[in-house]
Amino acid sequence: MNITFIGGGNMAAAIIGGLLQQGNSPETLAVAEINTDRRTQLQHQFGINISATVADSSVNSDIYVLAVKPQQLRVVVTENATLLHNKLVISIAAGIRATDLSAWLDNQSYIIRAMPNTPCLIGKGVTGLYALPGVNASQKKQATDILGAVGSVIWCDDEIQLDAVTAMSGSGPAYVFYLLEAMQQAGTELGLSAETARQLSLETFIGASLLAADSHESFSTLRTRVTSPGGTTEQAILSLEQDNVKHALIDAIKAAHRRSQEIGHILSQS
Ligand SMILES: NC(=O)C1=CN([C@@H]2O[C@H](COP(=O)(O)OP(=O)(O)OC[C@H]3O[C@@H](n4cnc5c(N)ncnc54)[C@H](OP(=O)(O)O)[C@@H]3O)[C@@H](O)[C@H]2O)C=CC1
Ligand SMILES: O=C(O)[C@@H]1CCC=N1
Repeated sequence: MNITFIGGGNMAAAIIGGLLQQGNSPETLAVAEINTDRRTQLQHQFGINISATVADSSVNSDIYVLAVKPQQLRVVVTENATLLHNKLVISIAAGIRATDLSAWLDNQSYIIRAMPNTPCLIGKGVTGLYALPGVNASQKKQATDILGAVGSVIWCDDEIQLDAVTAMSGSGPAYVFYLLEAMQQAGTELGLSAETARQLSLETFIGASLLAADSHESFSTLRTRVTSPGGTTEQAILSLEQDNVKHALIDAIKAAHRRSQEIGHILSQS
């Protein structure tokens, strides 16, 4: 299965890196990337087929992954509409509605909207997927195979859920890095070296996440186990509660959700 990525930025690179790591052959992957420096970088990094435009690509693909910024998507697809007709088109753009994308392609392509995340780069991504009616089971399987090669996949029945997936797991790695930054800073302020604070933060996240993944218990039960009455964690949780940190995080995810919907709305009309 030959796959062409249109746009070779951060997210395309994460998926391509993951696909190559999973043993996909470089000859089966192509990128059309407008930026010259980025093309050179991708060529060195991956050794796959790179061109400036889709039309210049030497690879015949049945599957196109749209990985440009949401604001760039409409122009890119309308310019390449003929090439994309009758093809499976997987858009990873935040907010852009599958129905709009389909209309920009004269309703002559098979559309899947996907929301992956950057841990795809190491095969640990998670992707939400939604297919427009008309996409057949074998095309859904192809999408599952591509995104499944770089992590786990979750199919959604209703496109509206993709905005929630975007706010949760699409943007989610940034929330984790933000918390890691805070933990590392606390460590250094308490006298640890930056390197030790980095390792302690990271290992704690990895260990706690694996523990939660391995457990059938709720996150709050697992948290209670760490929180000895009268102990240290209790003071930390009390401080977090006093500062409304949980609500701040929930609000942040809702802000991302609103922005995903807003991008879809604005670009639907442009
Ligand atoms: N980053 C993330 O964690 C995630 C991103 N996404 C989605 O993935 C998409 C890409 O995001 P990301 O990789 O971060 O963005 P980037 O800006 O890193 O990548 C987009 C790339 O496409 C290039 N490009 C622009 N126009 C064209 C064109 N006409 N033909 C070919 N290439 C073009 C851009 O060049 P130039 O910069 O010169 O314009 C840029 O190199 C977005 O729609 C985003 O919503 C989805 C999930 C997670
Ligand atoms: O911030 C963004 O818009 C993109 C989509 C999800 C993660 N990054």
